[in-house]
Amino acid sequence: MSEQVLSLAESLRDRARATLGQRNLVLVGLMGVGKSSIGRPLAQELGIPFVDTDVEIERVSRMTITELFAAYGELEFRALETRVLKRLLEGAPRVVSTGGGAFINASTRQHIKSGSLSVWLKADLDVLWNRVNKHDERPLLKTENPKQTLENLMNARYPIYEEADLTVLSRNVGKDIMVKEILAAIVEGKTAEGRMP
Ligand SMILES: Nc1ncnc2c1ncn2[C@@H]1O[C@H](COP(=O)(O)OP(=O)(O)OP(=O)(O)O)[C@@H](O)[C@H]1O
Ligand SMILES: O=C(O)C1=C[C@@H](O)[C@@H](O)[C@H](O)C1
Ligand SMILES: [Mg+2]
Repeated sequence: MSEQVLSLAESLRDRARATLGQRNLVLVGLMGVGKSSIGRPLAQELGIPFVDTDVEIERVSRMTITELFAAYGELEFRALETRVLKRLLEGAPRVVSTGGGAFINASTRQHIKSGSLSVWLKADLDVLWNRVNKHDERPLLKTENPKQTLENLMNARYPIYEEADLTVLSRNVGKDIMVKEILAAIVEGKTAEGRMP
């Protein structure tokens, strides 16, 4: 990389870091959109810690998400998710990758909105489906027609994810490109559609 390109990348990172300040950067969006896999390199680039609510839930409960759903049901899982996320948000500034349903809970959403910068990673159905159908560990998709279920979730949830401060389109491009686009969105303060948050 030339020195000029390197210094442009550094400047984008530094400006994004300054815009974030002491707030958390919270990634929200549907299953498979890339919250977990983009969150870690994004945190590394910003020089702040990374946490993932699903991973933390599994750590504290010593159960997998699938086991939690099976043993206690979705409602109990949501209650645990809310508690875990509220605690994780206390460690700002961090990059926090959430589970797909976390932002949908009104109380959790309010909590995120009160002291974090939220980014909705958005993707179309085929991108998501091609990613999630390779693994079958997501309990909400254990239905007769999981692609239809995913589409129903999109229809129900997209108007709510839209409340996030920023929107970035997730596509099948390198993770470094996704990281750069998120940094640019933070600096520009614009949604993918060019609307100011
Ligand atoms: N930009 C990308 N290009 C190609 N593949 C990607 C991209 N982002 C994520 N993936 C792949 O998609 C899959 C799902 O990603 P990931 O687990 O990060 O999603 P998630 O949003 O955390 O989902 P969940 O809500 O279920 O935790 C992974 O296999 C990951 O490698
Ligand atoms: O979209 C959802 O509701 C979920 C997404 C995953 O991250 C997990 O939190 C769990 O499988 C539920
Ligand atoms: Mg994840």
